[in-house]
Amino acid sequence: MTELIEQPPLTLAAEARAALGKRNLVLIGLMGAGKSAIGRMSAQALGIPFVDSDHEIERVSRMSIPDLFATYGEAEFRALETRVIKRLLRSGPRVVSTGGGAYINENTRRHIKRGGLTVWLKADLDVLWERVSKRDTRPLLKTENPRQTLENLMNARYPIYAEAEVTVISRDVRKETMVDEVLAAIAATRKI
Ligand SMILES: Nc1ncnc2c1ncn2[C@@H]1O[C@H](COP(=O)(O)OP(=O)(O)OP(=O)(O)O)[C@@H](O)[C@H]1O
Ligand SMILES: O=C(O)C1=C[C@@H](O)[C@@H](O)[C@H](O)C1
Ligand SMILES: [Mg+2]
Repeated sequence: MTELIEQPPLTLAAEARAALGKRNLVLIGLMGAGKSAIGRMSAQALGIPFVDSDHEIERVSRMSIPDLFATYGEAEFRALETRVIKRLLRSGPRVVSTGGGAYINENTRRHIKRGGLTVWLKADLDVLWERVSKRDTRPLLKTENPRQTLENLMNARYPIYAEAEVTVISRDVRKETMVDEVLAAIAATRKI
């Protein structure tokens, strides 16, 4: 007689991990969307390494991002960002949190699309502004009207971020809630 052994249900993290397989999880979105914070916590839940492209760029260049922009300009920064992200994607699975402009660069976007499952953390202007206005370290927001600049970036970038496989609305809820929503969205990609 064969005995039917019931399997316990998989946890959300285990379901998401299974759906991810060997792919990287790549977080994209505007400054302040929570890519670094939610990315780190998601990696912990999934039991895979976490890397942040902005931090990695600062590590390899031994310069801060504002200094890189000031010394070499945005075009050079983007070229370095492409190279760093291409390398970070090489050994998955990992969670790779990207800088806000990474996915907007055509070259970088091509590598990201090849290298992982992309999740867009989409937030509205008030949420982003509330978060980014606390620190003035973002070179692109050093303008006369940084809130308007942020809105302009939203208008220009949101149609491109929308190419991500998965979108999760980033808002003022507990970070743990955001992580659960990211994991649920990843798990759901296997059920479609
Ligand atoms: N759900 C949340 N609730 C409250 N605060 C949050 C939430 N998610 C992120 N934050 C906070 O908002 C700030 C910006 O988040 P974070 O640095 O992760 O954004 P980011 O998308 O990585 O931005 P950047 O592109 O500038 O690196 C941080 O102080 C972070 O702790
Ligand atoms: O939105 C952007 O273009 C940027 C976001 C940050 O993460 C940094 O990568 C840099 O400040 C540029
Ligand atoms: Mg970040």
